[in-house]
Amino acid sequence: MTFDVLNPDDLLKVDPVFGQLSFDNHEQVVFCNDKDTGLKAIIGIHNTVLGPALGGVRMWAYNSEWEALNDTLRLSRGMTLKSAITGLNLGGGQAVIIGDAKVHKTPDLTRKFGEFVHSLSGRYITAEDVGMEPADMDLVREVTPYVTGMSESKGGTGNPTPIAAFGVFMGMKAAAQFQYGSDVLEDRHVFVQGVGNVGEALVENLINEGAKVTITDINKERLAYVAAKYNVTAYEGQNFFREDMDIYAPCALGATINDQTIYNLKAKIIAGAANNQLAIEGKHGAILKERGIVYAPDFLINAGGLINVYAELENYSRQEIIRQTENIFNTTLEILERAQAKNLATNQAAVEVAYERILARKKEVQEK
Ligand SMILES: NC(=O)c1ccc[n+]([C@@H]2O[C@H](COP(=O)([O-])OP(=O)(O)OC[C@H]3O[C@@H](n4cnc5c(N)ncnc54)[C@H](O)[C@@H]3O)[C@@H](O)[C@H]2O)c1
Repeated sequence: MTFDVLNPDDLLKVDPVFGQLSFDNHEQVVFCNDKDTGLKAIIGIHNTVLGPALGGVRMWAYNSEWEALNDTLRLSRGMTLKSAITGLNLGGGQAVIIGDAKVHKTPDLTRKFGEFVHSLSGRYITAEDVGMEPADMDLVREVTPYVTGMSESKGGTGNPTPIAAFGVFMGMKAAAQFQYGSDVLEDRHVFVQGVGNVGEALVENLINEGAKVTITDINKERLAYVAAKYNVTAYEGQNFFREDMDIYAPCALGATINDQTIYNLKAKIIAGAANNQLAIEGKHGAILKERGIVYAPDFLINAGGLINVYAELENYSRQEIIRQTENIFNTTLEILERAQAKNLATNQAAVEVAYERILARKKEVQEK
């Protein structure tokens, strides 16, 4: 215990939570700390109008608590939008655990996180995200029912990444239909950044379609492995934005479309799995529109993983999961056409549709 933490002069002179731009009307933010296991986690519950806030838990070695909080808030809001636009009866939430999963993740830490989830009585339902796996969700399930994405042997739908990748593929095809008048990706040059779980599965879909694929990853072993497995070109380094490509598929972390990259990008389509691809949504969405680059909104086309875990709550069949994920093609095309008709950036049109659904539900409840 320390006794000098209350000195008001030591507080930072900025509003740390409510004052953050990314706070965007969050309903609740929970800071979780456990000395024994070393757990430091943040749970963000953005909106529960459509249902309980479902969103993954990400374990990452953030450079600071600010970065971790900002990531929580942005991802949590993204989940609200994702559920709403996909037509699921779920709200939006997200958790992050601060630490390197390879070094700091232990069964006790994971279970302790589950106990914090349980303390929220179902307002937040967790799932796997970067740094976590179905086996971790099995541990969380030992202490709370408010978890999805467990292993198939534990009654879960297992690894959601093939479905997530299939949804991204559908969204990419819809963007091609809009940009080129054909959804066929044969001979299109697709540059995939990040060939982890989703990136690799996306590469497989693209190869099967006959696309020309280049991949990059900061993990050199992974890059070499995926390049050899699918016989695709490997690009080493981070300066690929000026490279010739038709489609850029960000499948690593967020904010890769930013002030440094946006004017260099040669692609005519951006469609990938990463969450929060635009560093500054309003600004960068508008620049992409001006530059004639079709941006398939991330939260719309990467919803396959969410559809997959939602099936655990609703007892959907595999067929229904695939049908709903395939429908990402139609929704994406509708959003791109709406954006064009209303002269909006595509991300703005998608946010508009998501909030229309939330507001309609709110009104319905208020009128009851
Ligand atoms: N897994 C899902 O079901 C799912 C669903 C929706 C969205 N997403 C999002 O998609 C993205 C990828 O998810 P995943 O499950 O494949 O994660 P992952 O950790 O398996 O893969 C991410 C890959 O990106 C690489 N990487 C990280 N930074 C990079 C950089 N700067 N340049 C190049 N490569 C980089 C990593 O080395 C890793 O191989 C994440 O943003 C995740 O939030 C995942």
